Amino acid sequence: MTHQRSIEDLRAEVDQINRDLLTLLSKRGEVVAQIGHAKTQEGRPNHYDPAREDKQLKEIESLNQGPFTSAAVKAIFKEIFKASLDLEESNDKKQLLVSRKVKSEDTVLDIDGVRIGGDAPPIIVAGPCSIESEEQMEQTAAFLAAKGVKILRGGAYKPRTSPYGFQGMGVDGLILGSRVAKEHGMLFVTEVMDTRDVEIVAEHADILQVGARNMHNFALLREVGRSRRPVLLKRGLSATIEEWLYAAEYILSEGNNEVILCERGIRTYEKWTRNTLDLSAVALAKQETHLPVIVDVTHAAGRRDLLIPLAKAALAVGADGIHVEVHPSPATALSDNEQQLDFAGYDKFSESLSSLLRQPARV
Ligand SMILES: C=C(O[C@@H]1C=C(C(=O)O)C=C[C@H]1O)C(=O)O
Repeated sequence: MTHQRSIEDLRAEVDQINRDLLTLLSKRGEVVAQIGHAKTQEGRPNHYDPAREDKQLKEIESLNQGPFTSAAVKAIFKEIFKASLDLEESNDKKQLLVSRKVKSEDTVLDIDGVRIGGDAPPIIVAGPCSIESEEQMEQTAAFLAAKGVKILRGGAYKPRTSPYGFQGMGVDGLILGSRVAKEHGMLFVTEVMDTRDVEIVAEHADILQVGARNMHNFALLREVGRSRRPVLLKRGLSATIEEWLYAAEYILSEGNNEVILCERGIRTYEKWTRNTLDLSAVALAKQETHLPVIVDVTHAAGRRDLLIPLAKAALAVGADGIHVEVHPSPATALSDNEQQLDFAGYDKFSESLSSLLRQPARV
């Protein structure tokens, strides 16, 4: 009988090989990091070098004598290249202004005494989808102010899917919304869709909203970045978290640090909800950035019966506030009449959340 080594003995050898591989990997990582640094100093915008990777893979393939197939060995080395590139880039890529690596403490906005983010209790942003009439705004603001809501929303410029849908009251809506908010001691947030309107909207609004459909409008992002108003930045319909945070970076890079991120659901294959609320995006945005993050539950679900559970979930993952649409008579609203809450609905909604709204978000 040939002598057979025991499994234990063989495993001890594998353990030693692992240690040797790790030592070599770490050594490789250090060299690669130096290459990355040199590339940054040379001002090379791209660290990824597919031709160099290809050359290495070809050499590895020609040297491979088994027992692993060349495909298997190449896949392993491709993973090593990927990790090396990540290492290079995380060491050397420009640190984003939105990142917690640049600013570790939470950004807390203080807009005329209304605090948002950090240790402030979660805020509610509420109001109708569109500003429609004096009576509608007056009734809504009076009701919400009496319930302690500090931020009134209402759209004067509406990004409607159809060009024939109600497009909003424009400047008249801005004037009306800001006056009514002021009369009730509230802040006024409204959407701006066009770079040409930033100045006039900033004149009337306390917070500028960049809507989901405009999250990729880089000219608009730069323009609101130059205005001195806080910005509520909604996540795009199909935007990745990275794209959303880069959109915020556009605003910060122009010198405006007062950005509130707003997750509003993303487009998926799901049909029972209008959008799919991405709670991991909320948790990640809180973790990766120092900015306040709120959740628009109205658009996230597109249906009233999910607003309470989704708002609870949002607060549980650390949201700094909830955005919800409220209308005196949702059935006759000029937009979004499927999803806005009436006053009784809002009462039920806020009562269900009352204990969560008293405490700052803690995860
Ligand atoms: C280290 C480099 O940067 C990246 C990482 C590589 C690697 O790990 O070998 C190869 C090419 C680049 O994608 C390099 O350019 O040499």
